[in-house]
Formats: sequence, C-alpha cells, structure tokens
Amino acid sequence: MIADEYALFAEHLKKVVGQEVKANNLFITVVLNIIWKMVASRRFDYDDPERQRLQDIVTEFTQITGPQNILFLFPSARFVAPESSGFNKIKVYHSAMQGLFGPCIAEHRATLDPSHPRDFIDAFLIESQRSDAEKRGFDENNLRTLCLDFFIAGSETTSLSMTWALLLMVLYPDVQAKVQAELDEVVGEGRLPSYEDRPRLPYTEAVMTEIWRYTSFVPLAVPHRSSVGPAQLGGYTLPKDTTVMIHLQSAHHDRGHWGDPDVFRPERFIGEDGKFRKDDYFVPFGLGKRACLGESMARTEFFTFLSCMLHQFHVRLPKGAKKPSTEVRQFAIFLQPDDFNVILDHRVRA
Ligand code: HEM
Repeated sequence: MIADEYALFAEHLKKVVGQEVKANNLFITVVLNIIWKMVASRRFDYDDPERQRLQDIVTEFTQITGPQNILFLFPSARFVAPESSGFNKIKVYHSAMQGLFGPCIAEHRATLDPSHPRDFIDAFLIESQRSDAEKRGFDENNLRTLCLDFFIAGSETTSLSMTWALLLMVLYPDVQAKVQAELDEVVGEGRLPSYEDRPRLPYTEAVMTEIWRYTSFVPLAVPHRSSVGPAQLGGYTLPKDTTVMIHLQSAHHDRGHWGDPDVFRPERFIGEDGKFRKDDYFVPFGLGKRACLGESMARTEFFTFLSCMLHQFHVRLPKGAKKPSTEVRQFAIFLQPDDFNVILDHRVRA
C-alpha cells in the first residue's frame, strides 16, 4: 500500500520536475493518504479541498500543542485562561477532526461485513459488537479519538522526516550522491527500490538513521505517570505517580557517547564490516511499553519515500538560493525548519 501510494505521488512529482517547489510538507498528502487508507479505506485527490482542510488542522494543532504551551505542564490553566492558553483553539481543531470521522464511521457501520474487515474502523466495530466491548472501551468516542491519534501522531512526523531529509540532501550533496550510488548498484535502473532491498542498503539505512538522530525533531517523548515508586534515577528519588518524560534529543546529542553529535555524519552507523550498526542511544520512537505504536509503519514509509525519491530524482537548491538553515523555526511538539524551496531533476546516470 505504501509503495502504491508513493507511485501515485511520483506522478505528481514528475509534473514539477525542474520547477521550484516548497520542500516543507511536500510529502504530507501521500502520508495522509496512507493513514486514511489504513483507517478508512479512503484517499484524497491531490487537489481535494477536504485534504487541505485536514492538513491545515493537523499542522496548526501540532504547532500550538507541545512543550512550549503552558497546558503541557499545567493542564489546569485551561480553567483560568482558556483563550490565551490555546485551549479554546485546541477544542475547535479537535471537534473539526472528530466531525470528519463521524459520517465515515456511520457509513462503515451501515456496510460492515464482520467476515471481511476492510480497515481499522471495521476491525474496531467488529470488536465493539462483543458482549464485553463497553468494559474494554470499544465505544464510538474512543474510535473517533483513535482515528484522531493516528492523524496527529502519524502524519506530521513522517512528513517532517522527508522535509528534513530534503534539507539535508541539498546541504550534503556528497551524501545524496553516495545513497544514489548504492541504490544504483543494488537496485539497478529498471525498477524502484522495494522494502525487501533494505537489508542490502546499509548506507541508505545509515542516512535515514542519522537524519532522525541529528534533527531529533520529536525532542521529547509523551509524558507518562510512573506506576511504580519510589524509584531511583540519576541520583534522584521519583515518588510513585511522578510524571516522567524522556528527553530523546539529549540522548541523541550526548557528547560523551557520540563524540561529535552536532555533525551530520551517517558513517557513524556503519560498522567496520561495512554493515549497518545499531546504537542503544538511538531512541527516536521512545522506550518501553508506551513507545511509538507506529514505528514499523514510519520506518517503512521513510525508507520507501527516501529511497524511491533519490532513485528517481536529484534534489538541489534553486540557483542563487540561500542555503536553508538547520536551526528550528520554533520549539514545539515537532521541530520544523524554516520554509525553503528545492528543485527536483530527473536523474542522469553515467
Ligand atoms: C518518524 C516518525 C515518528 C516518530 C519519530 C515518532 C515518535 C514517537 C514518540 C517519541 C512517541 C512517544 C513515545 C513515548 O512516550 O515513549 C510516539 C508515540 C506514538 N506514536 Fe509515533 N512517531 C512516528 C510516527 C508514527 C506513526 C506513523 C504513527 C501511526 C500511524 C504513530 C503513532 C503513535 C502513537 C499512537 C503514539 C502513542 C503511543 C502511546 O502513548 O501508547 N507514530 N511516537
């Protein structure tokens, strides 16, 4: 499904070859389509206004939520300052997205065939018909909230992986050329890379990993309340029920561990045997029971998008354009670079 959606998106990319395009969120539609298909067997056309509405809501939602917002540390601020804390806006975005799912869930309910679940909504509705469903939380409110979770957690993250990838590929053309050389050698010219090629593409894997480490664009994991305690951590005593957040960015930029954490250097993930080398300090999806639910989907999407795009296109800056900065635009739940443009050219192989 991911490869099929990329193939449709590549047709869209081919139409803009040689032209300046905005790199930020260039991949958002293909990402939204993959989630929408998995959740509801639907997809958006590239010029569908409904898609643009959903995209705007997701982007604005993720920009006002997060550690820079007072509600992140003091949720009770919503009672005293619902407007200035952003709580009222969050409510508007929340109900706009829930409104989108309502008719879709109703349509699924009306056409449900329990022996042939089509997607996530069908699978949830089948569970909700069991006698203990209510006790286990299989109700419509939870279904709408889960759909919303998938869009919030799964769209900006994967799309931002590609925004940062485009930025780093234009800043480091030698890295881009090395990925393309590996793809040419392993995959060849006649077809696009597929997920089965991945184990034979250690440099491509190292570049993906270094993009996630270097940018750490999800800097903090989600706050979780500890269910055990008191516990000892780094010389501190944490009582039971303490809210704990993992600072992923600090693990990714620990000088004692990485040596040169502020340098973009994919080779750090290549072992002496030339194979991809894992590292325990690399934790972009969090840790433990509440780690990211979408890790394998995100890895498949990022691999497919990056490898297929670099197999087909060369990415460069427009002539005379200022180099984009790796500084982030604002500290938020997801870190984004400032807007920048790129040009995609068809690749000319030697
Ligand atoms: C590059 C892409 C992604 C990154 C870097 C990422 C990162 C994270 C992180 C750091 C967490 C918090 C984990 C913790 O608290 O320890 C998280 C949670 C979560 N992610 Fe992702 N994520 C990505 C893509 C996705 C995708 C594609 C989906 C699903 C479509 C998804 C669904 C979720 C969900 C549902 C949670 C909450 C899990 C829970 O609280 O139990 N994520 N993600």
